[in-house]
Amino acid sequence: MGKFKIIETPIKDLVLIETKIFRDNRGFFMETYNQKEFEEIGLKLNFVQDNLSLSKKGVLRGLHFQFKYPQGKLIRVIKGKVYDVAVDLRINSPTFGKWYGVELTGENGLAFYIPEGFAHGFLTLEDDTYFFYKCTEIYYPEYDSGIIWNDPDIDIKWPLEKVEELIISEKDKNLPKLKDIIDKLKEEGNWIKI
Ligand SMILES: Cc1cn([C@H]2C[C@H](O)[C@@H](COP(=O)(O)OP(=O)(O)O[C@H]3O[C@@H](C)C(=O)[C@@H](O)[C@H]3O)O2)c(=O)[nH]c1=O
Repeated sequence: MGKFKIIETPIKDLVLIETKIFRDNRGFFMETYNQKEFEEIGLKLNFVQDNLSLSKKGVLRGLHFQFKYPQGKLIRVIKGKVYDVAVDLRINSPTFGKWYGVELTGENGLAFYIPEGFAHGFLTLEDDTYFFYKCTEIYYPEYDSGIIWNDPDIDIKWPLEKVEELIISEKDKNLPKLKDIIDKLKEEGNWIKI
C-alpha cells in the first residue's frame, strides 16, 4: 500500500487520511502531502495557500467558510490536540447541516480533508497546539463568513468537559446562525450545490 489511506466519514467527500509513519530511534518521519499519491487515492487537489496557527488550550476557532471562492482544506495538527469539526453546507447535499468531528493530534498521523462547501472549526484540547492546513483557494477577507459555534440547529457536541475556559475571538462570538444565512446560501449561483 501507499503512504496514504483514505478513511471515509458518514459525510460524502469528507475524508480522513491515515498516513504512514516511519519511526526509528531518532523519532519519526512522515510525508504530509504528496500530489501523486493523493491523486492515486482519489484526491486531485490544487493547493494555493498554506496556513499555520498556534493556540493555547480551550481556544475555539470557527465555524468558518469563505462565501465566495470557497476553500478546500487539508488539515494536520503538528503538535498538540484538537477536536476538529466540519459542517456540510452544500445545497442539495443529503447531509446538509450535518456535522462530523474528529480528534487530530501531533502524533496520530491523521489528516482531515474538508472540501469546498463546508464550514470548519476546531477546539484545542492542549496548550501549544500548532495547527497547519493547506487551502485550495486563497484568503479573501471580504468573503470571510461563518456560523456561530453553538448553533442549536447544528448541535455540535464539542468536548467542552476537557477545557476549563473557552477562548473565542470577538468576530467568532458574533457570527450568525445557519438559519439566518440559509436563504443567502440558497440564492441561485451563490454557493456550492451538489
Ligand atoms: C484565515 C486568514 C487570516 N488572516 C489574518 C486576518 C486576521 O487579522 C488574522 C486572524 O484571522 P482569523 O481570526 O480569521 O483566524 P482564524 O480564526 O484562525 O481563522 C481560521 O479559522 C479556521 C477555523 C479556518 O477554517 C480557517 O479557514 C480560518 O478561517 O489573520 C490572513 O491574513 N490570512 C488568512 O488566510
